[in-house]
Amino acid sequence: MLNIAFIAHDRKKEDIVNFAIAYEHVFKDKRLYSTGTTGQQIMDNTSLKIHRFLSGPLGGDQQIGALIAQNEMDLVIFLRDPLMAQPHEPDITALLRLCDVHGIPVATNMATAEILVRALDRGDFGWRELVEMHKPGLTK
Ligand SMILES: O=C(CO)COP(=O)(O)O
Repeated sequence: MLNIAFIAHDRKKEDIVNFAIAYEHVFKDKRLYSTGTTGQQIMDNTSLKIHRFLSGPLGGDQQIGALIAQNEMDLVIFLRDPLMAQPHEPDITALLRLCDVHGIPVATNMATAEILVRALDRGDFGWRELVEMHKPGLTK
């Protein structure tokens, strides 16, 4: 089963909730994770079940980063606020860096999120299962 993470900064929370509502049919049979407040708001407005980590500023981005490092995340939807500085900017940079290190599809805006989720719905993420089957050791 594919694993998906939802993360959104405060001024993008409404967008991610609307996105989760629109694609609830795609997300409902996936394993879902989120940072604390984002996941709460999505669960309050959909019937999706989400494993919530800590809120971003308290370490939630790093917790999701740990799953990425273990190759246990297949898609990250991270609606960032590009117009407001965040106190935990280093954590955000670290999470996005890990997506690049491990080749994990990551959307940082709604337009990309839309394209990735449609691809997911079409079955284009089959290659992730191949990656899983041929997973190398975790040590470098
Ligand atoms: O700050 C965040 C991501 O960097 C999101 O955290 P919350 O979902 O707890 O608001």
